[in-house]
Amino acid sequence: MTHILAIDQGTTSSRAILFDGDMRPSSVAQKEFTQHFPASGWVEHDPEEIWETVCATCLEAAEGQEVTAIGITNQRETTLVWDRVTGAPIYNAIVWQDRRTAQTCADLKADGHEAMVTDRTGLLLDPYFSATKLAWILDNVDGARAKAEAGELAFGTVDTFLIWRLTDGASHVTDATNAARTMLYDIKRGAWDADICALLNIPMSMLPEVRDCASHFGVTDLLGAPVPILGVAGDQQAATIGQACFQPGMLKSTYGTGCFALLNTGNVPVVSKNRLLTTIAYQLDGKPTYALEGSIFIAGAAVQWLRDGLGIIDDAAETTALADAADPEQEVILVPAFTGMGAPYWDAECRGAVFGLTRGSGPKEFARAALEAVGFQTRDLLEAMQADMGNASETVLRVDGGMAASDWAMQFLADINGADVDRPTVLETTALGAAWLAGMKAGIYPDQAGFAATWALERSFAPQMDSDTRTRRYAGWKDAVARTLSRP
Ligand SMILES: Nc1ncnc2c1ncn2[C@@H]1O[C@H](COP(=O)(O)OP(=O)(O)O)[C@@H](O)[C@H]1O
Ligand SMILES: O=P(O)(O)OC[C@H](O)CO
Repeated sequence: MTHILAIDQGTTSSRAILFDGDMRPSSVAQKEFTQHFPASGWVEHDPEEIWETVCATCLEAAEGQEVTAIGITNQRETTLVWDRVTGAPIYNAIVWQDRRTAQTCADLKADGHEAMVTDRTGLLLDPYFSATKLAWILDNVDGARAKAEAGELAFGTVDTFLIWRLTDGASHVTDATNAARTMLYDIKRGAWDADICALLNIPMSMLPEVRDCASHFGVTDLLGAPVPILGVAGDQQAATIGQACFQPGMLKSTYGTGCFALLNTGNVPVVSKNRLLTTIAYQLDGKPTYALEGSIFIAGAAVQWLRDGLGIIDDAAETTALADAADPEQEVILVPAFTGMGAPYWDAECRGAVFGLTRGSGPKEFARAALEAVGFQTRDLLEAMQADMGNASETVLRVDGGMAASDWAMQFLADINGADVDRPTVLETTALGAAWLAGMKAGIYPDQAGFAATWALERSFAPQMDSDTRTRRYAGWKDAVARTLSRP
């Protein structure tokens, strides 16, 4: 029987999911890997650990099965540079959360470059994106710049690095959604931007070729026989596809390490007046579909902090019982700005804070605050989207990602937004999106409309909070954020 293998290379783990001919997941393998925090606000991954966990999970998930094609989806923006001859990275992967280039971005803004960068890339001048991370590597690794100028080094986001390795260096490629997150790609022209590369002193010879999300990216022998890689999309875009948000106005929000809400805006790149990003949702048959994106850096990562930092839980699912038992009289608010704040604040310098602590505050109130922080931050994004789009956005939010498994968090999300939250039967929408791209290209999965018809609701959460409480609680959050930001 034919299968599609989806590689989902995320921030905290690599997953491989085998989908059968009916697009049902039939086998899953997952491996967590090490997070390196070499300095405050720095986050790195070992590229070899990424590679090893991807290989191991692919071999485990696909064992004994026939694989027709591979789809890849990945943590976005994370930046790698490697030697074209040896394939060896010259530095660790600098992760999307990493803030080391905050000063570079501040200087570029002070010099008046942000308007041009935003106009071309749809992004803001923030360390989140790949461009300044790549420039940092060239400026800080011994001999890197000379080698780059001599054409000896290749740059890539994680998809590009994996494809390079999977094809033994035969393919140096990416897709339009990943390119759109580098801050080096003109999303309207569909081309790398020479002016931004010149501004950051990045040789364009380092950049990969950009393709549609469903196209031929190369062939790999990893599974023992040649298998084509036919689908690639950044993980948030893959989730948008997996949630079948194909119509303008459709909206999804994914709760993994961070939270990313994408609103399909059709074939028009909408310019946000409220500090959201304009990005490519997917590109098929040479035609980009655009999205407005709200990016929050810490969602499930706050739950991980309860586990690994505070040691008050052993497992993420324990937060539900704790939150249920929390004192209703206390209103402890956690602003999880562990690596600064993303949309709509874009404050790289601020750090996390907790408000409203009393002598009686403990693990239960911290757990509830971590789950509520996700709802509050999502409301920030949805308010910005509403302000940009008016009534052109839907009021139903389709959710997915590991943390969407939390009924407690999803109910609070519906409550604080005053809007329905729909959770599909398949929570692995990211992998499903990548699998669909590859399976559709291979001709074994349905077209866009046929795929959209397969989306199925598992549970809908309707708001239960009264509107006075909603208003008061959200005002409390806004006040806490105002006191956390590094600048007014
Ligand atoms: N039942 C749960 N309640 C709250 N948070 C959860 C629950 N299950 C998983 N999470 C959180 O979801 C995140 C994992 O989601 P996942 O989509 O795998 O993330 P990523 O792709 O970023 O690695 C973790 O941060 C974890 O703490
Ligand atoms: O690994 P995730 O699922 O948290 O996603 C990371 C995003 O792609 C960062 O932009």
